[in-house]
Amino acid sequence: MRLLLDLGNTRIKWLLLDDQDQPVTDGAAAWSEQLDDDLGQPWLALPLPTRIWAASVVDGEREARLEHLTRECFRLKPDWLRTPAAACGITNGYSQPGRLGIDRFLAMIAARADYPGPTVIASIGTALALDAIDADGRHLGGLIAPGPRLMQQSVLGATVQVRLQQQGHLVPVATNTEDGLMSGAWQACIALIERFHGQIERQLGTSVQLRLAGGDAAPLPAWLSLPSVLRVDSVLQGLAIWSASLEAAAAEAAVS
Ligand SMILES: Nc1ncnc2c1ncn2[C@@H]1O[C@H](COP(=O)(O)OP(=O)(O)O)[C@@H](O)[C@H]1O
Ligand SMILES: CC(C)(COP(=O)(O)O)[C@@H](O)C(=O)NCCC(=O)O
Repeated sequence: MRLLLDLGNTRIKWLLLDDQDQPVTDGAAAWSEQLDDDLGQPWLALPLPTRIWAASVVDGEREARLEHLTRECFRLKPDWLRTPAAACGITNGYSQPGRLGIDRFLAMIAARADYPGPTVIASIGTALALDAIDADGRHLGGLIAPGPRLMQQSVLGATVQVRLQQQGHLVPVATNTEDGLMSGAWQACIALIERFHGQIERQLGTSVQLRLAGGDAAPLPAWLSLPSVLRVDSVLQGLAIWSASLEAAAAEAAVS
């Protein structure tokens, strides 16, 4: 059994896989004071994993906090995966490959496993991360922008009169502050995704699949003017694929 951990800037997502790589159970918890309870309670009820694989875009302090918790719950520490130059059919396009967020690399692995053609991956989490891969799995690069929640928080933090008296809604054209703030943020993300996708289609001269990932991806398909594939859990999916291939390679090396 493998436990997979995705440490994002807002939340930790986890997934337990059985020995046939089938999902057993999963969960998520926000970074907060009660994180140890939010993760520890469900984890103490799990069957013991034989290995823990983790991907992180947070700091060493938060990684150490997770490591302490996995030792307490499972007597195991995670194997931390770091962004490689190439793995599982994806070639990292960064001039300094290690600086690409591992969540973005894993989402590309997942995308390629599902579809072998050129793809744009839009990951909508704390940040909006955009990445493009061509038909050979070469990462062409990407963009980083604030995610829709961060955009709204930044406007609230930097203004006086933008204040919320009720829940906003995503609408085409807003006639109140709440809807204006929410719709402006979401539509900015939608417009950037469409612009980036169009740019990559022109660059490659072919049609490109659009894949949506991340905790805030679900509302987007209804608003986009192009078809998309929704896989919110792409990072964990990529982590499952890469960790399985690392375990298989290690087992083969042990036999020979
Ligand atoms: N069950 C949930 N609890 C908290 N946030 C959720 C949940 N489901 C979706 N979200 C959304 O997911 C967003 C974070 O997305 P996520 O991909 O987890 O980000 P990150 O990887 O940056 O931590 C939050 O802003 C929130 O709007
Ligand atoms: C772009 C990100 C902040 C997205 O993180 P997330 O919103 O999923 O928490 C993360 O992938 C990251 O910290 N990347 C490092 C810089 C880069 O990818 O260029």
